[in-house]
Amino acid sequence: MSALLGCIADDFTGGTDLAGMLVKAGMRTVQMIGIPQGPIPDDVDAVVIALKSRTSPVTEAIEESLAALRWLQATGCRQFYFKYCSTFDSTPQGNIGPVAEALMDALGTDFTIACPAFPANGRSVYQGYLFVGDTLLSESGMRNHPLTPMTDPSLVRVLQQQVQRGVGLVAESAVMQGEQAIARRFAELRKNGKGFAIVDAISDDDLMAIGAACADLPLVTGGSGIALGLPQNFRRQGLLGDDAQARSAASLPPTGGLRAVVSGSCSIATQAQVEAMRARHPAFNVDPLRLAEGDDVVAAALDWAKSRVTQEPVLIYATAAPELVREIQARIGVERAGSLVEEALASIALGLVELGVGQLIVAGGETSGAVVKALGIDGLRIGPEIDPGVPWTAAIQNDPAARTLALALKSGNFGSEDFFLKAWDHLA
Ligand SMILES: Nc1ncnc2c1ncn2[C@@H]1O[C@H](COP(=O)(O)OP(=O)(O)O)[C@@H](O)[C@H]1O
Ligand SMILES: O=C(O)[C@@H](O)C(=O)COP(=O)(O)O
Repeated sequence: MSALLGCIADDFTGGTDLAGMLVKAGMRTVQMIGIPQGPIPDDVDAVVIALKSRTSPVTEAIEESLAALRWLQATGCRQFYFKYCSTFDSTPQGNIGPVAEALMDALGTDFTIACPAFPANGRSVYQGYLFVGDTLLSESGMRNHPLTPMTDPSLVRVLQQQVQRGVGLVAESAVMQGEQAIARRFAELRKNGKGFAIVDAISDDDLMAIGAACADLPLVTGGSGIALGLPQNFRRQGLLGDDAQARSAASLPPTGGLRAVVSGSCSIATQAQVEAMRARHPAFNVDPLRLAEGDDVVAAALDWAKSRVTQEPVLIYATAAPELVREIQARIGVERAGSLVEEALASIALGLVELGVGQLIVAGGETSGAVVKALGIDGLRIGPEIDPGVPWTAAIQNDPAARTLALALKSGNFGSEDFFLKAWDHLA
């Protein structure tokens, strides 16, 4: 049987977050890195194609997303999912809105939802305003994000700036009444010519009701939370079996090898995780200004790591506080700082694997994208969850000579303070 749900994620950590959620909700899921070039496992209910399109130029993001959609359509998927960040990471140019509209056009549909809520990770939407924990998005650490600073918490306003179609709201007062009330509100918005509904959600019960109301939408857009409510639709139609099968798939073969963390995320959660790891294990700082001067920081980092990584887990990080990031960006430019750090960390990750690292944590969405591409990984099998939204995965590599590699791609703002210390305990 072919996959039921075809997903396009705008970054790699987001892809594993979504794939992990689908596995938890009972769908056998594989995450592919970019559009698959070869065959994919045939015993899957959902396919997540992870792109690195969150911050790429709009036209590129659209082109890649449409190519991914065509691939998913060709494999026979019945419903499609566009996954973006639970903090709605984007700029006034996009890429969330323009990509969603291009997917709608390609699927011939005039209506979809946009719901980044992920209550288990503190992302809730109320009256169309996005909260991170008890703080409005615009007052959270996201206001200082190096690439996509989020300074407006109103999702209706933010999305409306990015799209041609009208954006409306399905408020919590309707969501809490359940599937039928939500579906009625969808119909009302549609009648009023709206193409998008921002949907409030403050609990997993809300996500389940929203999922049920989306059963007939060709396209759903959101964070990973909304995925919780979709498998039940396929189950109701008799298309999806017992979820025990999927849950048992969330175990990985034993992986050995040395342990390392590579961090390019400057998010608040990562900053605390870096501090916690620095207090216990050796750590090497990658300085973007040295990279800009042309110093061979990659060689220095690997030379530093060589003797230490055989003894204990090591951390190599560019993570810095917002004031320092701003200073660096002012000196060498936002994009240049981002790409220099990403390229350096990707080369370092490759070097670490060559040194024998077999269990690697990467922090940061853009950073993970760069690392996974450098490692030449084709796909990821989803394993046990470390913290909500972050599972261990096993790299699928078409190269038969490649060694088994366990990877955890950690979204910047996910995970507890001791994430880098405790993650290893979840591996066999
Ligand atoms: N010290 C630094 N100064 C400037 N930019 C940095 C620094 N450290 C990391 N970056 C860049 O910031 C961006 C962080 O994005 P990302 O990896 O997606 O993390 P997150 O998941 O926290 O958003 C990357 O492009 C990274 O290269
Ligand atoms: O939805 C989320 O928050 C994550 O899955 C995600 O996409 C995070 O992106 P990064 O913070 O860039 O890792």
